[in-house]
Amino acid sequence: MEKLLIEGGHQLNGEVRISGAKNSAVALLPATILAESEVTIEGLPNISDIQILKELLRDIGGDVSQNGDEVTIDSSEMVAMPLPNGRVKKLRASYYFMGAMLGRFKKAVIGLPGGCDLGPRPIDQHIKGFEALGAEVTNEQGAIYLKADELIGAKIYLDVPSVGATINIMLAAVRAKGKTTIENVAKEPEIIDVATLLNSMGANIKGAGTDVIRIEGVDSLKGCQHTIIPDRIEAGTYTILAAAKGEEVHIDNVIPTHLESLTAKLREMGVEIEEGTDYLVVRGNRELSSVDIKTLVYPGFPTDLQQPFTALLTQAHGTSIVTDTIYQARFKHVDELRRMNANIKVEGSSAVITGKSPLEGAKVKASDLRAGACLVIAGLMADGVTEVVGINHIERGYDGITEKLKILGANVWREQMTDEDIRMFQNA
Ligand SMILES: CC(=O)N[C@H]1[C@@H](OP(=O)(O)OP(=O)(O)OC[C@H]2O[C@@H](n3ccc(=O)[nH]c3=O)[C@H](O)[C@@H]2O)O[C@H](CO)[C@@H](O)[C@@H]1O
Ligand SMILES: C=C(OP(=O)(O)O)C(=O)O
Repeated sequence: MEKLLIEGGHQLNGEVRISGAKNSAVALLPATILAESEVTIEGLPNISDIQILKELLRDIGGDVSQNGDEVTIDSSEMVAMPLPNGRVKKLRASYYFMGAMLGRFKKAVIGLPGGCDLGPRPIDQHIKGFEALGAEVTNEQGAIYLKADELIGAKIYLDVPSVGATINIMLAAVRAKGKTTIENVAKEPEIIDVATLLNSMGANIKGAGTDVIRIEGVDSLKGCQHTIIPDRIEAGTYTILAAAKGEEVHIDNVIPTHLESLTAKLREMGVEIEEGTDYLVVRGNRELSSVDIKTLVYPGFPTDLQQPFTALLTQAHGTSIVTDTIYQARFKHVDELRRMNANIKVEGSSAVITGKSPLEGAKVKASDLRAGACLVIAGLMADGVTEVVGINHIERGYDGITEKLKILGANVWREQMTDEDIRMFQNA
């Protein structure tokens, strides 16, 4: 296993290209199960979540081929093979096999999903939706069993606007008989992207991106070609690190409206950001003012950028308060930032950051994907060398991060972990 080393203090300049969106890609791949023929998806990110999903599609008989960032899935020979723990546990999005397999085969057996450890991550709303469509759902020894004689359209109201539940119910409902209405749904851009793919496959989904999604079920779906949207969280991460250390950084392949909650906050802090049709230019590296943020469902400030943004706030003058209303325990990065001399304390579901604290390089552990991104940004701002262990988490969601940082002028490299690193990785 490797660790990532970052020598702080270097100014960043140049262009970075954003990859396809992880949280779209991880739903688009399972959605291809419904096509019963060939679907090609262009622009997939090269991240470990995608590698695992391709394996899972092969496990159920899919023919998956890759050409650069384009993947073609022929789902005609797929069968409703049980997918126990193992691969399924390695990521969150394996839960989309429930909705897609239920839609196509009217049955599925799938282990409980993994993903970032952010505190409790229930899937009760997914199950409520499947049951409303007529499925019988049981949980036996850590696996979810789903079956239905037929799926019948229903009216479903989500107690919380969950991204995963919205997409999962959509995946099953496109093959239900009659009309389904899902109310209080999540409005994230990735949901629109999945609805776009399903509609290209012949589904009839209206309202994705609003509070209410209406679906008219169809008898079959067909193959198509789809280009994925850019990853707004990867783009947001590079925007934050450009605000920290960038003289002039061009971030290409971006939909600027997807990032408005972030760019508005950065401007409040004193960062100069220019928006083009599909790019941002960030001029950072200046005195920053403190700000407060509260994570909310889209279009509010994304929880997935809370941890990277917290690293930047250590360099702002004054006190900032970061409140996570989506995952109230998403603060495992705070102890690691403190090892680097940050002045932060956690109070309930908030982190209180007092700046500006000069950061010092240290050996730190990425406990989850965005904690990893947070520590990379902190390392770029720190004096000396920061060693980040646990980069398997970072590889779940950041395509070619070492190479992209090097292109911008960062001094980053990988080394094999020592025995001491491995102990830290296992115990911390
Ligand atoms: C693969 C993927 O797309 N992951 C994203 C997805 O995760 P995920 O789909 O797991 O997140 P949800 O939108 O479902 O969760 C939002 C909130 O709803 C709660 N909840 C969710 C489902 C449920 O059945 N019951 C329930 O109570 C959760 O505990 C959380 O507090 O959205 C999160 C919130 O934007 C992001 O951080 C993740 O990056
Ligand atoms: C929490 C995240 O991912 P997942 O839901 O896949 O664990 C994330 O992308 O920040």
